[in-house]
Amino acid sequence: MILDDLVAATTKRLVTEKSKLSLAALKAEVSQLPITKSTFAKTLQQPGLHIIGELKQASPSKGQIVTDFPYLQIAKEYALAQVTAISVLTEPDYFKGQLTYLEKVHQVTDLPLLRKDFTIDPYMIYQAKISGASIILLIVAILTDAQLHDYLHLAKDLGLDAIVEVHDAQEIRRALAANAKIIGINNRNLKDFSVDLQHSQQLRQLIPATIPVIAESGLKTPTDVKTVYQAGFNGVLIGESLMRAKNKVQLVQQFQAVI
Ligand SMILES: O=C(O)c1ccccc1NCC(=O)[C@H](O)[C@H](O)COP(=O)(O)O
Repeated sequence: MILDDLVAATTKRLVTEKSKLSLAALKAEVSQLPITKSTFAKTLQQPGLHIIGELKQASPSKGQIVTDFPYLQIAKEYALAQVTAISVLTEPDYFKGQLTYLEKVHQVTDLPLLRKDFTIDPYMIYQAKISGASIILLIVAILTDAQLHDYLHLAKDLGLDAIVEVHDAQEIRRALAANAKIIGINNRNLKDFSVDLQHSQQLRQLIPATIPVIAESGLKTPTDVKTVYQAGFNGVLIGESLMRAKNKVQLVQQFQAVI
């Protein structure tokens, strides 16, 4: 399964990264930063549909999505279009992401930034903080209950929000037991990459209305966005269709216009 490959690649990458900067040194750097509590979970509870625009060049399901990747320009377009947050892929092997993209985007916008990666180690949460993220992604399928619990606490201590990503009812139970404050339901089946909006609509009903929920993956058209909004989702995470759009501001506006 692709998640196993992603975890293996991330484990390998972390060995190199830790050899360049130890966890102790990274923590020392982070300790110099102000801790301002992220308000992203609260923002998602405001009425309306919250759009998270993603910056990514490639993905396992689609391969190379774009060859031209002026990510700072795109981040500015997302800000102009008034997205609620920007998701920045930092995974290099399958998504062609980089941590430096996050750092640079942080320099050009005050919008909340999601470090989109496969968090498997506290080191990555400290990295997210130092690189300007205010949100991290925790994928239930690749974490033990103890890791999920500890990483949620570490994120909170660093003033970060966490989107806890689930794919099925059992993972929802684990996310709720860990006291997740934001849940992301991934519409994409990571075994065969098929997308099923109906499946995620059913899963939405298993989550209390007090917890904001984001629909992730495979949303391409205003109709798709309207479908998940009407099913009670608070936000949408949209990557590929925005990356391929010539006029990204216009497409975000079309998504916003569905409500
Ligand atoms: O997109 C993939 O191929 C993928 C494969 C394995 C793990 C994660 C994957 N995608 C990460 C994402 O969550 C998406 O980048 C995000 O939801 C946006 O999806 P899309 O709008 O379909 O680009």
